[in-house]
Amino acid sequence: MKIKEIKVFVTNPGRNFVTVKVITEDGTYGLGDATVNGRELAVVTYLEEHVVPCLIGRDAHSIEDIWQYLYRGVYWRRGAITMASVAAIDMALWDIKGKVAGLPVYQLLGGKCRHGINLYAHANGVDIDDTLDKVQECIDQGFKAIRLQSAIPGLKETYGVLADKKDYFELQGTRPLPPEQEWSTAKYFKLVPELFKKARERFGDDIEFLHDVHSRLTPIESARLGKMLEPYNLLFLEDASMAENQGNYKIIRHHTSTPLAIGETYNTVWDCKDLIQNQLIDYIRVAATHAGGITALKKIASFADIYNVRTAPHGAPDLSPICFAAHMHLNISTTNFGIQEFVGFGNAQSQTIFKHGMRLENGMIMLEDAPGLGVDFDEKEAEKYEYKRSYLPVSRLEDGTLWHW
Ligand SMILES: O=NC(=O)[C@@H](O)[C@H](O)[C@H](O)CO
Ligand SMILES: [Co+2]
Repeated sequence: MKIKEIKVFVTNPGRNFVTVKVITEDGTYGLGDATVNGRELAVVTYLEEHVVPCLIGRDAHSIEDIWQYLYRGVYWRRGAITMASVAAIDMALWDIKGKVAGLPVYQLLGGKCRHGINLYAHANGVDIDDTLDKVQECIDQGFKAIRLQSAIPGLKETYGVLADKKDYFELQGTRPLPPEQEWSTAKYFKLVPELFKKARERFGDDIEFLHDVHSRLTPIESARLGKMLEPYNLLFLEDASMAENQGNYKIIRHHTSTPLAIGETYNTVWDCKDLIQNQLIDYIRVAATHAGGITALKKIASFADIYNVRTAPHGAPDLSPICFAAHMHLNISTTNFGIQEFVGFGNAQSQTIFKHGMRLENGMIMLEDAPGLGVDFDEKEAEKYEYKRSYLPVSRLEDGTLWHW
């Protein structure tokens, strides 16, 4: 089944998405997500200029060989741009294989281990009370696990929340330059333990709470925060410290029993191998788009299973519904799946472009049995929303030092 054509699309229905369409000689096509927030065109060029020419004429069924060809076959391995390109091709080939077999991709990955996929939703507030009101909204929508993020008194903006009550996610597609947000670890420490104390007082113990530090603390600060949060029994504390130094987590792990999660910025198993095999984390959060696709995530999950590490795939709005669908097929067929981040299926415009049958039911995703990944891409609709350069924010300490966003 030869690959005849590969098309790459960039569309901005409120934020940029990069979509790959692999078309075989008999017209069967598969879709993949190649979105790297703020660097989208780098991936487009990598694909069109350096990947597509090598794949035309190859057998679309040879998923493993093509993965190795794109990974080992390039001297400059790893990195967000390279691995998003490998990932998008990989997702598209799994999509094709499912369509040819007439089976949903999860059936090719071993079939269902569970009837539905547990999610965690986001509660982002401008202060503690607003955040707790957002938690109540999530509970009313049926979510059993909720990530709490609050603006920090005294700081203009911070991760996940903008002072004008708009969640930064909604503004993601309209940032011609990186907005500069403030950070103060001292102010953050005054807020977070209080946030979870109040949350437990108001909602009790039966709801799962999570929190994302977004890599802003040094290891000993993360250790301190982890200890302070132990009474509130978080499902996990995410990105407690910067991801590049896996050694950071030896320090954190030594001091706290708060479960730790990391991985949304990782591109290969090598980025997290030591964390997993030394059991320094409890959840690995790699995303199909950023860590090499379904083939790679399946291998990372199997490796993690040996060390009691569960998966909690990244599910931010900068991943398209194609990536989200790939996660659903992985999550439903992976024994050590833990939980899936969910921030909705995108705005109304993006839902005219990415069409799928995934259903949200009582805080879970129920997968229908469409062959392949079960998502379609409307090229005509996509053309209506031109690419617009847009960036993620950057973070500075109050003295101006550039910090981890
Ligand atoms: O856990 N989720 C996250 O940290 C995300 O919301 C990231 O900030 C965005 O994907 C960056 O584009
Ligand atoms: Co995160």
